[in-house]
Amino acid sequence: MDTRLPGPRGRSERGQGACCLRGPDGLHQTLPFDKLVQRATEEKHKEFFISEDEKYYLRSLGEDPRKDVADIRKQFPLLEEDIKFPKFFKEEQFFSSVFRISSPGLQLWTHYDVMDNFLIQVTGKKRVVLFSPRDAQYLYLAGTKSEVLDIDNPDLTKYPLFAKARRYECSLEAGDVLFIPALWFHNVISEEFGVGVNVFWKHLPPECYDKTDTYGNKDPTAASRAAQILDRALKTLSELPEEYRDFYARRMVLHIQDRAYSKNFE
Ligand SMILES: O=C(O)CCC(=O)C(=O)O
Ligand SMILES: [Fe+2]
Repeated sequence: MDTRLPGPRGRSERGQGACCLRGPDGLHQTLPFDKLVQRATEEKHKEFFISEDEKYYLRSLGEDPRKDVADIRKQFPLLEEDIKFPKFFKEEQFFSSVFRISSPGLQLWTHYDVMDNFLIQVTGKKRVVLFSPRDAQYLYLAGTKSEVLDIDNPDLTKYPLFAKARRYECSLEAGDVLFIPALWFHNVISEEFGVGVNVFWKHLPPECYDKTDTYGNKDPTAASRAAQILDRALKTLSELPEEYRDFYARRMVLHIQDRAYSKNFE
């Protein structure tokens, strides 16, 4: 599974009108678009790849998924006329627009994206749980996603700090638009077969973003560079015996808190 993608992976291949699916075994399968939609509407399938209750998810990608970002207006030109994005940002801030189709019961793990986002629900009901970026310390992050998968019944022995995370919950129905600010964590359950679109846009100056990012979830380049430098600092600290390493590491944490934490959030 491509760890940069929240949830199961689906790829639209415009030329063939087919969707490419990657199962947990890493194998690729393709389905014509209409079949994918059909299967996504079903709770139980007569035809399936792995199990009769498997779930389907389309997350559209760009023409060349490694280089191009998704733009529903380009990959699904028939829909272009139907789509009007709310005018909350300038044309040049536009990053991508992603077509999302999901089976009932499909849940996407808690993750953050680095762009501001309008999640637009076209049909179906969806529950969205949000967590503030300030609660990152309680979410057991691995990259951009949380290790706590079952947020409704979390294993608090394994993830005790999760109990401190404050959840904001909302329900999206056809016609609803949710603003998900950059860095806000979100966990999404499709309660019904759902069709939606989301639009990501840049609110930082364009040079802050990673140019190789096609999903809107690679950290700003300054953040990635700082993380690399920190890794080097940690390697250097490990040259010291434990007692000294601990002492200097704690001093470095205090230094970071003093110099880099925002005073506005205290
Ligand atoms: O609603 C979905 O299927 C996923 C939403 C999401 O992760 C996003 O818009 O960034
Ligand atoms: Fe997301």
